[in-house]
Amino acid sequence: MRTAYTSDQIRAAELALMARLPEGTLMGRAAAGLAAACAPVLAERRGRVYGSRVVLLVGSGDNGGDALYAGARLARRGARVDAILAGSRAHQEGLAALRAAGGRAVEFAPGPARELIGAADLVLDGLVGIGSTGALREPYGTLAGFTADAPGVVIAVDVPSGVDASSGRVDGPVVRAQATVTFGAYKNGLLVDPGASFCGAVELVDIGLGPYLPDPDVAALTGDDVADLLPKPAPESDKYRRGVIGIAAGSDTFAGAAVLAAGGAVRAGAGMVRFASFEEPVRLVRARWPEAVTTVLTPGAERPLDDVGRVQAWVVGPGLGTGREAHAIVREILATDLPVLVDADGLTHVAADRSLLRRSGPTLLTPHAGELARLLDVPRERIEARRIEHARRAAAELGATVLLKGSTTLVAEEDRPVRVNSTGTPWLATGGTGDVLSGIAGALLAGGLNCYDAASCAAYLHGLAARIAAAGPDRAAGGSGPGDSGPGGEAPIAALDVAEALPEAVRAL
Ligand SMILES: NC(=O)C1=CN([C@@H]2O[C@H](COP(=O)(O)OP(=O)(O)OC[C@H]3O[C@@H](n4cnc5c(N)ncnc54)[C@H](OP(=O)(O)O)[C@@H]3O)[C@@H](O)[C@H]2O)[C@@H](O)CC1
Ligand SMILES: Nc1ncnc2c1ncn2[C@@H]1O[C@H](COP(=O)(O)OP(=O)(O)O)[C@@H](O)[C@H]1O
Ligand SMILES: [K+]
Repeated sequence: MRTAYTSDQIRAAELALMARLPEGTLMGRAAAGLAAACAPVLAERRGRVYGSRVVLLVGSGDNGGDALYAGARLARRGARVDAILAGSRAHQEGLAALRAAGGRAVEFAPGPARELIGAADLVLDGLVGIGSTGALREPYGTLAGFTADAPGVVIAVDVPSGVDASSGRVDGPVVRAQATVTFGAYKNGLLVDPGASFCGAVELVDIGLGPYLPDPDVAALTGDDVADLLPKPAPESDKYRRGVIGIAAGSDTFAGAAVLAAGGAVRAGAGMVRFASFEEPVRLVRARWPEAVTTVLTPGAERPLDDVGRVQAWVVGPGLGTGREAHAIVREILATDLPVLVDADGLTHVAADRSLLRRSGPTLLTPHAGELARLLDVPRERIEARRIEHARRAAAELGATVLLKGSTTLVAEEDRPVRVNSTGTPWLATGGTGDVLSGIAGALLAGGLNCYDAASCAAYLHGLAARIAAAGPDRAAGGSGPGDSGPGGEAPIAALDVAEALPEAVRAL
């Protein structure tokens, strides 16, 4: 499990640790780790550190102090190091160390700053770290802008300046780093978008904070965690014990969603898929997934699901429609005490009538930002800017587990760390992939996982399967770390390709 924390949590842990150590120890450890991470970058560009050019962007706080001390270390190894001092003050001991090592420091001025950055092999962003508040002020914003055109490598110190460490919010100018060297522990904003997309590869430097950290605010499952959680068949298994998932999806207008949701469930290892819907989606599902047991629902029936047979969990909503008949199906499923995943059109019914969510069984809602906007009556942009906050709020207000889809997917449940998943690829941004996700999560619910684990394992497998599908059969992609989510070397995928790649994703765990 990778864990992450808010700025306040990190600061409290640092204070507790610092109280037991001589002054400056932690910054010393941070700067040593930072310089160690920079040296190979310079060696790769220049053959060695000696003679390379490094520019430090230095703010007024300790983040600038880290950059100055790391710069001093690189200067001692023969790099030409120039610090651009952007704040009203700079870390005095750090500055003295840099000068003593032969580095130089100048106050910010636009022309010279642009020139220095333009000639640097490496730019270290030490403008602000966890002490940042609000959008970057001037001249920090201008400097962040200059880094966008930097020909050298940009490495962020602790957090890319402009990314809010606690929330991942980006509100104005921001440094886009190729790598981020972070100290003590991951910060939420390094794992959650939009912040995560500015971090590049994240390297964690141990400064001894571990024993002082509280329960995490955010957590990310690793492949090993998912492998441990996934239900596996045993000799005594049969299809019923492995879990029967009921899926109510599709309509005569949106029949394809049914095939995709059913495909996600079949390929994610459901013991059995019972599919119940209108005539056209049932016909399509039968044709594509003969292993599903299908039922055509009687329009207008008082209890439309009576003939479906027993299931251990339900998925309701993808492509189901927003009309009266669909409403009756959603209502009847939510009236059971089984685990129910509500997606897509199902969410529209729930947004119009929240009382549907007053139920005895567990509920998993799987909105994208637009759907969550309707559920919470909050503008979509606000949700996208503050994803952790809104996923949490939805879980609390709606009394459900909430999986918020997006480039990084969040799973929120009351009193638990928000789980973040970044195994996906931007190629997932194509119609129907969300329907596949609902089928996967449904199969895991039916297999006995609780909503929180089913949702986070499903997001992990869905993202990994998409990468594998996009990379092609000969290049199974395993990368799943933050900042490791670019589409390089990958090709377009269709939603059904994601379902088909699920077995490979499970094998790759
Ligand atoms: N604590 C520890 O043990 C360790 C901490 N470590 C390091 O310290 C970092 C935290 O240092 P920190 O607390 O000094 O805050 P930091 O992020 O440098 O910035 C604060 C200053 O920036 C300014 N400012 C704020 N917002 C701004 C904005 N939007 N736009 C422009 N300016 C803004 C504001 O200054 P002002 O404007 O008031 O002059 C404020 O005072 C942490 O990320 C890690 O790198 C490591 O060495 C390991 C040990
Ligand atoms: N840029 C992106 N990077 C990674 N994953 C993405 C990106 N955009 C969308 N996704 C994922 O693709 C899926 C889209 O689901 P959804 O929005 O419900 O679309 P649909 O309704 O067409 O199926 C979600 O799992 C989401 O997390
Ligand atoms: K920074």
